[in-house]
This record gives sequence, C-alpha cells and structure tokens, in this order.
Amino acid sequence: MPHTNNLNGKSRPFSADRKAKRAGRKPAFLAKKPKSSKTPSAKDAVVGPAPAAAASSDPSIPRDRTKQTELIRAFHAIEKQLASPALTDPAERKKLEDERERLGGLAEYQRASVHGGDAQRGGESSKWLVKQIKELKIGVDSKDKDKANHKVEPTILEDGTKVWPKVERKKLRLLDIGAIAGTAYAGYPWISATSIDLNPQAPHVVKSNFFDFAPPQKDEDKYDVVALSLVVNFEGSLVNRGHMLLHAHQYLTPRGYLYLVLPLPCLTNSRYLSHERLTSILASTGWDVVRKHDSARLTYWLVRRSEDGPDGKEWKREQVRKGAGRNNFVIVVKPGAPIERGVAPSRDGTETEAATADEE
Ligand SMILES: C[S@@+](CC[C@H](N)C(=O)[O-])C[C@H]1O[C@@H](n2cnc3c(N)ncnc32)[C@H](O)[C@@H]1O
Repeated sequence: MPHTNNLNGKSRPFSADRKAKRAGRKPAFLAKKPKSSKTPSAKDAVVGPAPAAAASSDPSIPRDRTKQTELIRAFHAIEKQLASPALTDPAERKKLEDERERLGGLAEYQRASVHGGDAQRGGESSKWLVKQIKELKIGVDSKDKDKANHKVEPTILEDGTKVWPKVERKKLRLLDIGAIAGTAYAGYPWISATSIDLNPQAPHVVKSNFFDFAPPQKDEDKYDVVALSLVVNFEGSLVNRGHMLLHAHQYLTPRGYLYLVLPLPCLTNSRYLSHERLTSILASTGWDVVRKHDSARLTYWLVRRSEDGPDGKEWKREQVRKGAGRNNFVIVVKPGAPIERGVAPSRDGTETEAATADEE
C-alpha cells in the first residue's frame, strides 16, 4: 500500500553537512570542486552531477564523484541509444544492454544518482517545491485558507495562559514518481507522500511504473501535486516523455499541480527544446505555468491543470537552436499513441520491471 513518509525523529542523510552549515562552515558538497582530468564518455548526455568535493564529511558519500558523473552520463547515453527507433539490429541492442549491465545496471545508476544528488542539486529538489506550496497555500482547502488569512486570536485563561485554537488542516497529498528511497518529502509531516519507483530503494516506496500505477478512483484520494523530478529526462522513449505529461492528469484534483524538474541543459542547450517550447508543450498538454525557476544546474516548473485541458496536438522533434556542442533532449507528444515498452535483461532479478519499462 502507498505509504505516508514521515521519518520524524529518525536521523536524516547528510546530517554532517547540515551541522557544518549551522556551524558556519561550508557543507562538503559546497566545497571547492577538484578539476577532473577525465572527460565524460557520452557526448550527448545531458544529465549528471558535477564533479564534487573529493573529501566529504559524510562517509556514505563516495569520494570520487567524477566516477559517478561518468557512470550517470554513460548510462543515459546507453538508454538513449536503446530507445532510438534507429536501433533495429538485435546484436547491437544486445551489445548496449551488456554494456549497461557491465556498468552495474539500473541499481548502480540509482546509487550514483542518490549519492550525486547533493552535488548536482545543492539539496533535494523537494525544497523548492515545498517553498512554493507554502507560499501558494496549495492543498489548504478554502475553509482553512480563510483561517490562515485571518488573524487567529488566542483565548486567555484566568491565569493569563494563552490557548491558541487548533487549525485542523488536511495533509497535502503528493505523488512522488521516481522517488528512489522516498526521502524527499519525509521531513514534512503535513505532506502525505505516496512514493513510487521502477526500482525502489526503500520498503515504503511502491515498485511500479508510473504508467501502470492505478489512478485514484475517489475524488478524496486524488493528489494535490504529482512530482516528476528528474524522471522525464530519465525516460528513454521520447514519446513516453510526452505521455508522462498527459498521464499525470489522471491522479490530480481538478486544479492540481504538476512539479517538473529537468537538468537545465535540457532547455538551455538542447537542439529541440527551450523554455519557450516547453511552455508551449505544457500548455498543449493541459498545464498552466504557475512558477518556474532555474538554478545553476536544474530547471524547476510548477504547473497547474488548466481549465481547458490537453488540446490533443502532436509535438514532434523540431529544431529550436543550431550549433555544435548541443544535446538532443526532446519531449515528443503523441496523444493516443501506445506507451512504448521494451524488454531488457536484469542483473540480479530486481531490475526486470525497471529495465522493461525504461526501454523500447
Ligand atoms: C534520476 S532519478 C530521480 C530521483 C528523484 N526524483 C530526484 O529528483 O532526485 C530517476 C528515477 O525515476 C525512476 N523512474 C523513471 N521512469 C519511471 C517510471 N516510468 N515510473 C516510475 N519510476 C520511474 C527511476 O527508476 C529512477 O529511480
């Protein structure tokens, strides 16, 4: 069963870095980064944490993040080739799949992503979303919003004690797709997060492909927010990327929100995608942009279900910028086209579902 994340009282990752921050020192992941002599093996990869501090105060973070960066890039390049319609030769496919297994398969990729997270993002991408949720009072129903907007007065007892009225608020319901270990929203007891992943790294994370996860039947079970953080770019099938934007509607309340995070170069250095084009694709797939923000490495989008819904338009691969050194990231939208699925060998049996869903 989906599970509410609440790790209150338990120790949280990277606590050493937080302590360092409190003490006025820079956390390890913000420390000066060493220069790498190696270059990434995959030319067109757009994802991967930057090489980070060689020395970390957290022993759970491997020292050599350059290796993780290379692994993530190589993994993405393989996924992309596997998902390409141009790949018709079974022997060539087998070679790529073998190479992916040699690199450690999906499980290894996820481990690198988890460890690389702070270096890549300067913290979990949930932070930006939580800030917007608070500012916009998302998930607070109008009754509670009134309370929140009005000054709440305490009752003063005879002995002078102030008793503040309890404001009962329903928890915000959030569906976190590609949650890995389901920790992103664990520190927020007012968020009820359902976490799913193709290859979960914690028991409370439901093992499921987003496309196979049953949408809520009852209105009260619908979500306020669906989070697709660094998942659309993970998806190897270009058409499935568009399907993800369309599919998310099924889980949400009528004016619910989608949280989309992509590596910034997906928009700033792609031949086929830019901020403007993504805005148009989002409008066409039924989303109004509410807030967006670019950090040094990521682009964050909070979008809301539009009144009109998706318009059914197709979005093909069209060039938006020229020049050498660009990446080929693209989101293709083909409403009505089947979800693309494929089969890939698993390394230890646990990645089968993940691998089949990730390829074509
Ligand atoms: C790069 S990680 C992102 C993790 C996290 N959301 C974050 O922002 O750091 C991508 C994750 O998405 C998962 N994923 C990719 N496609 C998925 C799908 N169709 N359904 C469920 N999970 C998916 C992968 O298994 C992987 O763990």
